[in-house]
Amino acid sequence: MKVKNSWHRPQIIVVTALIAVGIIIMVAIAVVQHKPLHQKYKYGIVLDAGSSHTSVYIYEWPAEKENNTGMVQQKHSCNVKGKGISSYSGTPHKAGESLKDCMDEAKKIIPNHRHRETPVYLGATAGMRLLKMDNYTASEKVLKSVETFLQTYPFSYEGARIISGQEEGAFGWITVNYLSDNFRKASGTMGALDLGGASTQITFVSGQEMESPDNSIDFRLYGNDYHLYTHSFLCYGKDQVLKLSLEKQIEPKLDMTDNIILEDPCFHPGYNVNKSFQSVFDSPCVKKITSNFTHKGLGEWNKCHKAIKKVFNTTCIYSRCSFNNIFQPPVKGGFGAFSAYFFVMNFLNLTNLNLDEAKKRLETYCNTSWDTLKEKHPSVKEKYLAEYCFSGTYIITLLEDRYNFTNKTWNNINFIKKIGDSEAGWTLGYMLNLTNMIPAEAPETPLLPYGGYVTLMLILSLLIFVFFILGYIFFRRPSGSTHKVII
Ligand SMILES: O=P(O)(O)OP(=O)(O)OP(=O)(O)OC[C@H]1O[C@@H](n2cnc3c(O)ncnc32)[C@H](O)[C@@H]1O
Ligand SMILES: [Ca+2]
Repeated sequence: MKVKNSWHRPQIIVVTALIAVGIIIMVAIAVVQHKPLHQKYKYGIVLDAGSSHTSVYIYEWPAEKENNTGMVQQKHSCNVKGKGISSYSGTPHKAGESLKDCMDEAKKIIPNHRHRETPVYLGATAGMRLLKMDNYTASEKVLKSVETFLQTYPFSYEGARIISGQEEGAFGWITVNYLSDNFRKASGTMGALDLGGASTQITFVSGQEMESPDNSIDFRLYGNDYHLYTHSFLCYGKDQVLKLSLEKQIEPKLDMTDNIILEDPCFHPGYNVNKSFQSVFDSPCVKKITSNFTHKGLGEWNKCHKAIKKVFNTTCIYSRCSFNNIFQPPVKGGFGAFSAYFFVMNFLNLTNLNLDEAKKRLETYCNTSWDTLKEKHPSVKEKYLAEYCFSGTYIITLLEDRYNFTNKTWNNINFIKKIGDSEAGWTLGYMLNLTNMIPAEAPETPLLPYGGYVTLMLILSLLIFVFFILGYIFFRRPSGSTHKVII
């Protein structure tokens, strides 16, 4: 006696096979449908019009994930040829045109169908703040020129303005913490140290009461409140502070009748360059000195350290100050130090040393002769090469003596250029803020990602459908017919 299984009936086999093929096709469609969501990118352009140069940054992010932290990344950056836009004060109409190569590049990189919706922001920093103080009309003309030029592109022009020092500090802090995904982690945030050509910023969460309201900024990001300390020191970027230091050293010699020889401990032995007063004392940061001078290097680190200390004013009306009567609570936690902090410390190989080792190495470096250095680094720009001893000493003095980093807390400073593929700086934070891409409250995260959800729902509905069909086949037949007995 043999029991024939009704599952072997050809109709049922065909129906089951069809359903199986159906499931496979539908799951495949769901998966494929899900994939292009990742490939649809949106773009944003920010121009960082710094005192020394302008950079154009292109950011991109998956269109569907605008409010998820860590999603916006730098796709491309372009350095505008020549100096910063503030250097066009005498020929403002040329400021806009200077951006052409980089903006043309942006047009090529961003897909055509995204051009119209891509926002473009230009933020100018300390160079333009100084020009505005020195020559308001010229600064307005320069801004107008870049505005008119940027409007000739098919992007969505969102404005060109001078950002405040507070914004510059706060957005730099947002950038480094966004890129490190610190807003969603319980581990806390890191401070931001930015050293530009004309200004420098320090920003961190201090946890202490703020004695001056100007230095305080509050943010609510992803459901957490952040109470920030921030300050931007105008004239204390690495180019302007060199002018300040030269001014301090030259002042006592001004009543000399013959050629002024400035013997500078922060420049290398053998460095001997005639400098015109117009090339040095050309900014509102320094007095208008009208004497040319011979700039002679001595290469004596200890004296250089002492000379640099003189550029800071140490009067203070608060319980504690960094310098120039600016309140600063004690530094707390880790810090990311970028821009010239990185360029200089990286060139000098000081990024992984402790404070004492860094000072020792710098002392030897400053004492190296100018000829030896030029021979050793033929491809490095002479202006940079001549100034690394000064800039390195300035960085150490600023961080140790004024911000109060100690031997112990020195190692909390990370000298960084990029986090992942994105450069550390204020531009990303600026764009995230203006496009509202960092929500105040954490978005409710669904149990499953969208694609997974679609696939699961499809499989479940197909299974229900299959069971329904099977049930129908089984129960439609009269009882007893399911198993046919063959004798
Ligand atoms: O923030 P502001 O003050 O407006 O200035 P900036 O934005 O133009 O300043 P950067 O951070 O681009 O650069 C800071 C300084 O470092 C200089 N710099 C850039 N690249 C450098 C390198 O490789 N080595 C040494 N110095 C460098 C540059 O000329 C500036 O004086
Ligand atoms: Ca800058």
